[in-house]
Amino acid sequence: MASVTATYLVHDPKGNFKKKAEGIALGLTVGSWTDLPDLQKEQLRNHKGSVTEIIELPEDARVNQYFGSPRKQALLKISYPAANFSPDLPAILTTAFGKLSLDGEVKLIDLEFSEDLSSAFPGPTFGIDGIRNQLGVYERPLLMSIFKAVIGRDMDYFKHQLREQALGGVDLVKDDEILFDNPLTPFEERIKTAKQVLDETEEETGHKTLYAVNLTGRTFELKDKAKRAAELGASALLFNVFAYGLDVLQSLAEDPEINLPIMAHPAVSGALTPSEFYGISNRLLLGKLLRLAGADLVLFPSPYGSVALRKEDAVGIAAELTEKHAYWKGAFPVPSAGIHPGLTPLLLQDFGIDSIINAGGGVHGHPGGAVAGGKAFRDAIDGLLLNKSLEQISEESEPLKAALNLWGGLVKS
Ligand SMILES: CSCCC(=O)C(=O)COP(=O)(O)O
Ligand SMILES: [Mg+2]
Repeated sequence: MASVTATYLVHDPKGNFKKKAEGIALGLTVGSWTDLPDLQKEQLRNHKGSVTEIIELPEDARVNQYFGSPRKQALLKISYPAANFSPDLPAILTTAFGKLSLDGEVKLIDLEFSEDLSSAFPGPTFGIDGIRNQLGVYERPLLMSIFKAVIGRDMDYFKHQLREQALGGVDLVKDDEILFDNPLTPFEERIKTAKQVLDETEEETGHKTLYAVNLTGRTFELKDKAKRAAELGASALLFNVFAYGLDVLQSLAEDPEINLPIMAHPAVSGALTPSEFYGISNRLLLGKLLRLAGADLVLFPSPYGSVALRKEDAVGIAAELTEKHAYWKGAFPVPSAGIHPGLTPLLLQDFGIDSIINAGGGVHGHPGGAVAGGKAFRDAIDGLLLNKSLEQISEESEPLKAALNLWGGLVKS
């Protein structure tokens, strides 16, 4: 039977988890059960939530300290029949974690979709392979950089920054998520200018660079704006999905007239994920749900930059995005925030080749400017893939040496 199975982390002083789990399973589906007459039980049987597993976890001193008294903890698995909801994320999230999200310390860890329900979701349209095909780059992590300090600047500045980043050898350049439509750098102008600049740099160097424009504005205007972006030659869309909703992302991904890779930004997701006791796990929200809703690339805080996630969470997100799946293409993990070339070995070790190294300040803040900033990363990536150490690479790469001296790494000058 088609269903969604939710896994919750719960705490209880007495460890009465069976009662708690039954209460959730019934409360979120048919309500009371044991007191119903047999005929009504029969009618409601296909709608009743069922407890499929209870996994008791070891007691944890930190947890007891948080609550101020001893607590037992467990993972509860509860299955909700698809007969109760339409096959869309708003209905599924409201069923599995609607009212329940407000009911004390309960964290939603995972949602497992039965196979027929999985097939109702699009997954990435382009995915890792589609983006690699656009760039013609297959054997290394991609390099992305971010426009920085563009607010209050005009199109000349935008043009200059874009050209520098592309000449540095980056594969993708994205708008910063805080750049909205504005008179100095309007949406359509950015797309047209970017196309012209990137065509020129490709002509000069042979290296192709994609530009992801920030798709912003009122929800019901987004589709028209995205179609216009596609007509004008944008190569990808950046989207602040958690300011809008996962279903908005899905609608954009499913529209054949838009047909551009979508890069999901994690802005606002930190309001839902960081607590150990409340909210939604990073792995589920930024990994599985973004992939099934159609994100082709997903940004999330790396474990070692300026806005860090726990390593287990960051690696878990990447696993959800890239694991083989019967219906969904893989999406690119983009560990981000405070990334500089000295972190390249860690990024490669933890996220592998099918990931994107993404830096704003780590490219623009290079002492030699953004061209050198891009080259420092590219040299680091290429050298590490030849099994050289950063120190060895920096002996042949002035840009990398300067970056490591500024931000740290393995080299002393
Ligand atoms: C928190 S993940 C998104 C990172 C981001 O939006 C960004 O602008 C990172 O910039 P940085 O200068 O830290 O590379
Ligand atoms: Mg940003």
